[in-house]
Amino acid sequence: MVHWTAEEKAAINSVWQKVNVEKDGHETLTRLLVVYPWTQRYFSSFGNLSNITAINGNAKVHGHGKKVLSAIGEAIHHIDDVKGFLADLSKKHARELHVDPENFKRLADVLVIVLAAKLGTAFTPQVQAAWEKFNAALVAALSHGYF
Ligand code: HEM
Repeated sequence: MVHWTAEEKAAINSVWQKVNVEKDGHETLTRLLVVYPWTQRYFSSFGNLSNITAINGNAKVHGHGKKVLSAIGEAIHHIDDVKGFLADLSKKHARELHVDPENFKRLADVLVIVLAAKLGTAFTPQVQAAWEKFNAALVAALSHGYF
């Protein structure tokens, strides 16, 4: 069980209040697919991902980015039990989607970059530290169903 201080929870919520799940989700998933191109193999049903323009304009990437960030937002609402909350989603990624769990860390890292660019000076070292702790909990929770 992860312990969260009131300051950490406040920092994580302050970040999330500024997030636009549609726009920032789109940017996060686009960056994942461009920066780590081998992640494209999981999204073969999404159609054309052959270059950055195609990825950026792909409606399924857009829709899925929103879905992923919405799930992260829900996990923040369940911050005292992220592992329990994400248990089914973890099993789905492990047993149905066969996603290499290393990729959860990559997505979480890309999201930090999107947030830092968006928040600018508001993304202070303390806020980043709280966010990285949440990321670690998120990645651990999503990886849990693999074992
Ligand atoms: C790190 C945070 C992640 C979260 C919160 C997340 C969340 C989700 C959610 C909510 C769904 C929809 C599940 C459903 O329809 O029941 C989903 C589906 C999926 N996810 Fe993830 N995901 C994450 C990371 C990844 C990564 C890193 C990959 C691959 C590189 C991936 C690949 C997929 C695929 C292929 C689907 C099915 C897409 C479709 O056909 O519609 N996910 N994910």
